[in-house]
Amino acid sequence: MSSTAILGAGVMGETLLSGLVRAGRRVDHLLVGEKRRERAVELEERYGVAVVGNAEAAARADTVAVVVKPQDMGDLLDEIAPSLRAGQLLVSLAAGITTAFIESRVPEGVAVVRVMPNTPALVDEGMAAVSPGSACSEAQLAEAEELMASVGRVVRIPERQQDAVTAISGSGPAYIFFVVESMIEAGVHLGLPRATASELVIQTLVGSGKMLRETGTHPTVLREQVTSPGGTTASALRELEIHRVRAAFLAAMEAARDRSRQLAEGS
Ligand SMILES: NC(=O)C1=CN([C@@H]2O[C@H](COP(=O)(O)OP(=O)(O)OC[C@H]3O[C@@H](n4cnc5c(N)ncnc54)[C@H](O)[C@@H]3O)[C@@H](O)[C@H]2O)C=CC1
Ligand SMILES: O=C(O)[C@@H]1CCC=N1
Repeated sequence: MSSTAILGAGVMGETLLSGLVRAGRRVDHLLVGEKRRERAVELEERYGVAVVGNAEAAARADTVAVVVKPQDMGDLLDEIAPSLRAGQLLVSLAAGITTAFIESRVPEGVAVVRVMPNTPALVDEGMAAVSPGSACSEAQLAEAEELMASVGRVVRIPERQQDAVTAISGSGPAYIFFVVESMIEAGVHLGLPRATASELVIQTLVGSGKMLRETGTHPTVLREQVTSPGGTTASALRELEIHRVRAAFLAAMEAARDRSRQLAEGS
């Protein structure tokens, strides 16, 4: 079986690591590179995984997943480049960073795949979008897809769509949690105990998500089914329109897309 190295084991690196372990990947086929010593010790204790230097991990693994902040990517690639060889697969999970940027810093023949994952991967409900670089074979792209499929769904997209995907599904969980927080606070304002408000909102979210997935019905139709003429929902939705919530979502996601583009330029 092939070995995988995860370089950078913060929120997303650990999410991938834990998913691979849950999916039955043998721990002795996994390697981690992590700069913070206390974090490295934590991961060794939690998963029994070997945490080694980045260069060693990159040299020993068939697939190298780089999961550091976009701003740290240049230094990390410069550090591991001498250890990489043609034929290896390098999977980047960093927002904004292009395959062309990575290819310019690693040896020729290293196959690069750009991935935008999201944190629900922690519960095997992730959404990942993958795009191949210029030296990536179909088999190597399939391998990257398989890596991400161990923690959720995967779609293939042209790389030019990656900044938009980052704005929608990469950052998406944060918008949903923001809505959940807002609804719980509203429930508390309306006099509900916090625990009751939390349970009501979370189950409403999970139930609505399940309905979208399982019925395949368009969200507009599902919303209309809840909106009785002259009823409570119509009153609430009118307020959301008055407060320009739909426009705010559009502006927010355009800002996220633009920020992803800026990260590619190193700012
Ligand atoms: N958190 C999220 O929801 C998502 C994050 N991403 C991407 O994943 C990447 C990582 O993000 P997070 O996990 O949230 O950040 P994080 O800050 O939690 O984790 C980054 C980890 O990399 C380590 N690190 C930094 N430089 C290193 C080096 N040279 N060698 C080894 N380890 C090093 C840090 O100590 C830290 O543990 C980013 O590029 C981000 O754009 C993508 C989609 C979603
Ligand atoms: O906020 C960020 O930059 C990262 C990328 C997508 C989600 N988190």
